[in-house]
Amino acid sequence: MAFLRVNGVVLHHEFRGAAGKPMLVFANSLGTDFRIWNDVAARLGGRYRVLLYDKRGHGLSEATPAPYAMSDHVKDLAALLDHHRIEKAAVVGLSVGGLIAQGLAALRPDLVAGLVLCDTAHKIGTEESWNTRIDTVLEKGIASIADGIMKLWFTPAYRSPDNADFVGYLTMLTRSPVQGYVGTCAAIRDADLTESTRALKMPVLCMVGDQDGSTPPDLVRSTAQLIRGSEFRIVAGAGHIPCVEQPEAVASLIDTFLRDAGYVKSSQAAQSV
Ligand SMILES: O=C(O)CC1=CCC(=O)O1
Repeated sequence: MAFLRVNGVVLHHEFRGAAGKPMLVFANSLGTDFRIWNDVAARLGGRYRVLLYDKRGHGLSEATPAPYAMSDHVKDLAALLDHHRIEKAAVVGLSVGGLIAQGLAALRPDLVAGLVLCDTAHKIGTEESWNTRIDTVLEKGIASIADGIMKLWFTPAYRSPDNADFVGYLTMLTRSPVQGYVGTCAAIRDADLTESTRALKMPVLCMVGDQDGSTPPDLVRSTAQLIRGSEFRIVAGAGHIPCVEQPEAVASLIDTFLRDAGYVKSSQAAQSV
């Protein structure tokens, strides 16, 4: 566990996995922290050097006052990588984390060897839907929307009060800092990455849970169709957060994609963070 001030904000982050192996960076979704990647990172840590971080306003990272811009999140991640002298990484992003990953690939293609875009799109939601959510959270708190959000995140089978993991992720959401949450809602509202994502040149895998209620398969497919040569996969038995519900399938898709893209062999010797 480490803290670092970059770009005017303190970011919480952690390196795991094997030193000297290819870098794999994970970016999490709205209302979650980097622990959503624990089960995937554990499966990949023997073959990759893993960097997990909490974006601003989430987890143990500082919650600067709302609103945020997507460029704030993108520049934070670029600064974190630059600080640690990471010259090349495969970047895995879930939902808003996928928007951050797309933004980083457009701003700093030198840093990004490949992208894994999970349950995300070039544009998520509408101005109206995000403004309604921001107003509701400011007025009534995050707990007031939590039941509805859980239906987007997880399948009916997972959403049982008897499932301790489900209760844990519900708690993760409701304990999110309000400024971080609504600040990031504003960043998503204002982000339309259609043109910059269309221009991406690196290998890209898009994946989505078959029961994702937030960025459904057809939306994620439309993002994959924007990017020449990208791959598209559907993860069975998952909602919006397949890394929690189906970590084995997600880890296997990431590993196979990065091996097929030649990332594992070509960069193995290059990074020793
Ligand atoms: O609405 C949600 O919580 C799902 C979501 C949309 C963007 C994101 O990061 O998560």
